[in-house]
Amino acid sequence: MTAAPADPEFTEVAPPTPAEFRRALGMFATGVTVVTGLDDGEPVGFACQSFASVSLEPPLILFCADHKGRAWPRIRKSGRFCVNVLGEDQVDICGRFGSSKGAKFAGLDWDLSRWGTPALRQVLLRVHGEVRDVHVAGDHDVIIGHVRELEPVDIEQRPMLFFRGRFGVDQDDQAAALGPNLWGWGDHWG
Ligand SMILES: Cc1cc2nc3c(=O)[nH]c(=O)nc-3n(C[C@H](O)[C@H](O)[C@H](O)COP(=O)(O)OP(=O)(O)OC[C@H]3O[C@@H](n4cnc5c(N)ncnc54)[C@H](O)[C@@H]3O)c2cc1C
Ligand SMILES: NC(=O)c1ccc[n+]([C@@H]2O[C@H](COP(=O)([O-])OP(=O)(O)OC[C@H]3O[C@@H](n4cnc5c(N)ncnc54)[C@H](O)[C@@H]3O)[C@@H](O)[C@H]2O)c1
Repeated sequence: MTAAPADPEFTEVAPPTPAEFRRALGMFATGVTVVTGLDDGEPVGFACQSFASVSLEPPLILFCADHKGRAWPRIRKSGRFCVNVLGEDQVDICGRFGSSKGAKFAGLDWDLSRWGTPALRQVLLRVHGEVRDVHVAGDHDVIIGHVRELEPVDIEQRPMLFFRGRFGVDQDDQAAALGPNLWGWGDHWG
């Protein structure tokens, strides 16, 4: 259902292109996680910023997974996941799990959690859970997870932040380049 605009002068505007969508939504700063699972004894995982708390009673979280990704179908099959919340210094981990290039776990030290999922080291927090519901939304699945255990790890460190497609919020160079043109900042946008 589409609500009728109240303003009689209202005129339609073109919907955002994918590039505009990413530029705009990139202004909503988030933390970064790596969602992991174990499928047939093999660890899988992907970098994920679309993580949020949903409900206290029962304890539920959500994350969104692109239909094109190869880790999520395997995590879904196993039914269990671990959300590893990254610290500020774990840029290499984010790069490893946020790219299709290279084997994500090759040469990486990790532990098997007591839930049977891959636990990454030196993270801020691990959220252990089970897949409860999966909702198809456009080109992603929205996964509702039932939290079974919260495991604080290295809680003194600062969090990894993802803002405007880059890490951290100290991006004076980009802010200065922004000027009055919403779509004009930074090299990142090509
Ligand atoms: C900061 C950050 C936040 C992110 N947040 C999210 C998020 O919230 N949700 C989300 O879904 N993704 C997110 N991503 C993207 C996601 O982490 C990457 O796409 C990651 O590579 C997915 O891993 P995967 O193992 O699931 O899929 P991959 O196997 O890495 O596949 C990713 C893409 O590459 C293609 N591909 C892989 N291998 C080949 C091959 N050999 N030949 C042809 N094509 C291939 C796949 O078809 C797919 O389109 C984020 C990335 C970053 C950096
Ligand atoms: N939710 C996601 O699936 C998601 C989020 C961030 C990055 N990524 C992917 O990781 C790769 C590296 O990202 P980047 O550094 O260029 O980030 P980016 O500059 O594209 O990200 C800016 C913002 O756009 C949104 N976004 C980006 N890709 C999206 C997607 N496929 N679906 C829904 N929202 C999306 C997110 O809100 C993100 O904060 C790209 O392929 C990007 O598509 C995916």
